[in-house]
Amino acid sequence: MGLWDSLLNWLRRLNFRRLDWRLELLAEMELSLVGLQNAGKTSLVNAIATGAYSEDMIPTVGFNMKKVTKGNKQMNVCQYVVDAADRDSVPISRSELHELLTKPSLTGIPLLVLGNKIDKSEALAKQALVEQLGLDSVRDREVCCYMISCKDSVNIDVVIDWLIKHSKTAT
Ligand SMILES: Nc1nc2c(ncn2[C@@H]2O[C@H](COP(=O)(O)OP(=O)(O)OP(=O)(O)O)[C@@H](O)[C@H]2O)c(=O)[nH]1
Ligand SMILES: [Mg+2]
Repeated sequence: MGLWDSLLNWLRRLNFRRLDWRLELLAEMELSLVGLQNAGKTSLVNAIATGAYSEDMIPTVGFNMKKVTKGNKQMNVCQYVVDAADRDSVPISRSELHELLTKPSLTGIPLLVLGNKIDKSEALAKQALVEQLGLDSVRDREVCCYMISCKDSVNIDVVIDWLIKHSKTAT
């Protein structure tokens, strides 16, 4: 086999591994993705799965917190998506998040907070979002916050890396 073939094979293997990770992440995300309506949860799944983005999304029916916390598969990360541009909804998002964190099934589970829609000019800056969500008061687990845009594909790679890192350690 020539050098070129080896190189191609190597690239292919890399791609497959990336795809494996993505599929694994998606299976896990179904269990671990939480956030208020319209936050961009489905858009995030799409961004991670295919990189595609669409303006006209159909609201997801039948996905709620109960499903997330009652599944018999123990999840090992909790991703919380917030619409950083919808400032009025942030206080509600804050109380829902803190309520979620009291669930015994989530004790000690690392929390990834994603401030979405930073492509919008009215989006909060990271520091303001962290403050308004009261993330500093969460001390019983690892907390990480990234500002993302599903629309412009900003920081999606960072999210994927975080998820890969955390989904490998806990199972
Ligand atoms: N500008 C902008 N709009 C976004 C972004 N991500 C999602 N949206 C839009 O926000 C709306 C809601 O997105 P969804 O992905 O359906 O949100 P969701 O959290 O799945 O909503 P539900 O399923 O109803 O709970 C859609 O119109 C998306 O196009 C983003 O990064 N930037
Ligand atoms: Mg949805």
